[in-house]
Amino acid sequence: MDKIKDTYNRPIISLRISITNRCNIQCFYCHHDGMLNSKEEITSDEIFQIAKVAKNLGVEKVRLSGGEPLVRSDIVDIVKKLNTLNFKDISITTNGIFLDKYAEDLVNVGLKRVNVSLDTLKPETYKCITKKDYLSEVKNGILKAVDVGIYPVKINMVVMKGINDNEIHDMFSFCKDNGLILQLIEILETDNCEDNNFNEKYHFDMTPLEKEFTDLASEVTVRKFMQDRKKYFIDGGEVEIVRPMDNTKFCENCTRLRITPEGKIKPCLLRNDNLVDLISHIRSGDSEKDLEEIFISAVNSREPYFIDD
Ligand SMILES: Nc1nc2c(ncn2[C@@H]2O[C@H](COP(=O)(O)OP(=O)(O)OP(=O)(O)O)[C@@H](O)[C@H]2O)c(=O)[nH]1
Ligand SMILES: C[S@@+](CC[C@H](N)C(=O)[O-])C[C@H]1O[C@@H](n2cnc3c(N)ncnc32)[C@H](O)[C@@H]1O
Ligand code: SF4
Ligand code: SF4
Repeated sequence: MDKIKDTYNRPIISLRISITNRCNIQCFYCHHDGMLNSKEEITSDEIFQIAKVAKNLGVEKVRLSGGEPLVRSDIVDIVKKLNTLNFKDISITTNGIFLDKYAEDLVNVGLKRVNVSLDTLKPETYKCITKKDYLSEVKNGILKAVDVGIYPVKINMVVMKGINDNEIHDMFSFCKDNGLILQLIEILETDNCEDNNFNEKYHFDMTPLEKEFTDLASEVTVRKFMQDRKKYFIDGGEVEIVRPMDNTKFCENCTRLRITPEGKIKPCLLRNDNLVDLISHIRSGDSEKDLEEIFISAVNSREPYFIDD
């Protein structure tokens, strides 16, 4: 079926479901995927129903995020149910701590891809960022994911001035050596960040790095429907740069819609003032047609966050 488009002509290709606000570590920079702090969580059946509405409207891909999605004990059941809807792609973004435990079961029920957050290879820096000591569990989880055949396994590294900006090349080598794709992520300051002057303290300008990568790369590609991101192929490895801040191109090519852990549609990562209630309509037994109408109204309210003046 044709893809549903918003009023800025952006097709909705991907549904990102934040299935929990809970997490087993405390990254100091965490934007919680833009979620508020509610403790409510939609059930696996409700996740299935929401995804079904999206699928009926032409959405192709679904990603589970959070909070930490693998702290939900029904994570395998959630993926199993989603897999019956025939999405092109089911993926998870995780901190990797429980990946060793779940990777095999997840792949067996239909998980296609995984992004694992790993900002550092140094135990002391890991502890400074996350307040916990789980670096070896994360590395084991990553290797297990590769081992059970998940491809690609991507590493999300939020680059922070003075904290891990000196590890970019080591991280690229680690990824190259283990068949992983590196995503270097620009730090975003959001209302959820606890620290003041966040940007001033930690923002790392990746412009010189992009120039260096352009010179080194045998090929550079642009992911048009993935927020116009650039991907560099260097020396047998792959690195992608994710720079959303003040990036009008990024928002112009944004093809994703989010669901909050309590079951609201969230049209933009960086806004909480235009959430659309869906779950109460599911719980009161509204028809699929009515649910589709609500979904469409949320899509119609989408606006690029950063726009050209
Ligand atoms: N501003 C903004 N940033 C986003 C959005 N989606 C993802 N990001 C940023 O991109 C980072 C990586 O997100 P992931 O959940 O791993 O997924 P992804 O990289 O978008 O997806 P794939 O490349 O398909 O694996 C996040 O840390 C966010 O900071 C978005 O819609 N808006
Ligand atoms: C909010 S986490 C949720 C999924 C999972 N807990 C994880 O860490 O992968 C999703 C992604 O957002 C990234 N992230 C969190 N806060 C961020 C911020 N302030 N700026 C940029 N990326 C951020 C994380 O590094 C992670 O890759
Ligand atoms: S693991 Fe993910 S959700 Fe948890 S604090 Fe870190 S970035 Fe946030
Ligand atoms: S409009 Fe921009 S900020 Fe909002 S979700 Fe899309 S890419 Fe992110």
